[in-house]
Amino acid sequence: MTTIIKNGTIVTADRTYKADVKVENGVIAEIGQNLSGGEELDATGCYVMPGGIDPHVHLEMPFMGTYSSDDFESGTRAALAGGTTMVVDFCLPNPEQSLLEALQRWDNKSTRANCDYSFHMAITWWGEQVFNEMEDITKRGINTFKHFMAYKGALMVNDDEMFASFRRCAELGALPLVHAENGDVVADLQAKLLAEGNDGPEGHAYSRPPQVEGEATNRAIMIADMAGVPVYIVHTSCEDAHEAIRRARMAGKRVYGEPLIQHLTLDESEYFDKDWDHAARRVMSPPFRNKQHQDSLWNGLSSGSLSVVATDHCAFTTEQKRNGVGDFTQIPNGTGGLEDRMPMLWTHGVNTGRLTMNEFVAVTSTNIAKILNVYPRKGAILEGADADIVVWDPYKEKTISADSQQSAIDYNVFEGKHVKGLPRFTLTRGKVAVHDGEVRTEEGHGQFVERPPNNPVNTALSTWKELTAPRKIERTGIPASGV
Ligand SMILES: NC(=O)NCCC(=O)O
Ligand SMILES: [Zn+2]
Ligand SMILES: [Zn+2]
Repeated sequence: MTTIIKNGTIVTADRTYKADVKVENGVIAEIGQNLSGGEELDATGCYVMPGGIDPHVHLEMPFMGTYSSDDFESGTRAALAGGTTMVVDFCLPNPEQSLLEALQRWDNKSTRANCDYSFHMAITWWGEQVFNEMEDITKRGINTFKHFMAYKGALMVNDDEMFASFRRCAELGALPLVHAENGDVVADLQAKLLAEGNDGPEGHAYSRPPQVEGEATNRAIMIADMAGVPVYIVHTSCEDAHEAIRRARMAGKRVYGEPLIQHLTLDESEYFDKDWDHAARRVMSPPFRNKQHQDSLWNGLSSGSLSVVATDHCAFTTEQKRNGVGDFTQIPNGTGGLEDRMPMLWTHGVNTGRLTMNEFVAVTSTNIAKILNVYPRKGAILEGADADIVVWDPYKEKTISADSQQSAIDYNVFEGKHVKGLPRFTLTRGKVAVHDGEVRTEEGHGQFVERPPNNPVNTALSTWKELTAPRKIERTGIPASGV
């Protein structure tokens, strides 16, 4: 099956130029002028870009006594509708559960995916078995391990466990990911707020001020530095965390920060809405912040101190959110965003001049492909790369509405937002999944993407750490012991 994308302008992380793209057997076969010989997709007036990669989603996630409502079918359908062609979900072992056994469950769930996907493995407990199985997991093509510094009594790990796991990551050439919030402080603040009768959704935001994130981000970075491993901080939401990342990068540490489209475009006033449902639907961790924090995140993207824009798509229905009526700590944490990430970032980033088109491609696709060690198979418009492509129409507009979304939930946190810039076509390994705005996904088309360890950044850091490691001083003429 041959497809030619005709008359478009190719936009990659580092170049913008006019050319046609020939797709054969799921990969980019040729890039050139006046290509012909297959089904043609008209890209006149459009930008031909690498499909988005969302490295942070939770599909059918078991969490807070329920499951997030988008599964691998609806979640990846939403992704493709918005121009995202690969997602990375988090495999979460139960306490004491084998990592391999947990992975089997995630393998079963993901067979319905419409686009390619991969997994991060969460380290939810620590012991010899976990230490050993981390190697098996990397052999299965998973080179990232997630650590939660929050969710005390559930997913949270302590500093000693995190340090041990980070050191294991360093040995295996893997990358630790961190949810950086001080879980002990959050738990105390939650209890205090509830005791004072502050039980509404705004209590969620009050219990997770920027300081809990700034402190934990700095701690994770320093622990990673001592373990000799790069570190990736998920859902960076505030200046306090960004500042820690920026400072570390300036000091030569290998640290990545990942803001979410929600934190870039929605603010804390959502929690002060008089409508309980409105506020609760927006409960996620970390919570939305004020405009100063938003500016900091945008500046981080344009200056390069923040690397990736994700969604942390973890969608709960209104009914599920109502588990927390009378106690905000029981509101399932999470919001959706998979379908809206690319159009919202284009509208608020490229159309406003905060980002160039090339920066847009970098932060939605290419940077994370490199970090995950799948570049240039993913994240590139190059001959030989997978044909995960979005043909982006910068003039196509819509108003976001739950009524027309792919996600399974009954609302959208971006409801009523107007976006300009949408996919005309989305291709997932050559298959046209969005055709002139019409969704034509194929359940089960998605494949697991293996990600080898030993990213060049890991190797460089290990080399440097070995070169600069403390060494015993060999001495002659050591004086006799005083005893
Ligand atoms: N972010 C959030 O509130 N829910 C999903 C789980 C997580 O990433 O912390
Ligand atoms: Zn998190
Ligand atoms: Zn998450």
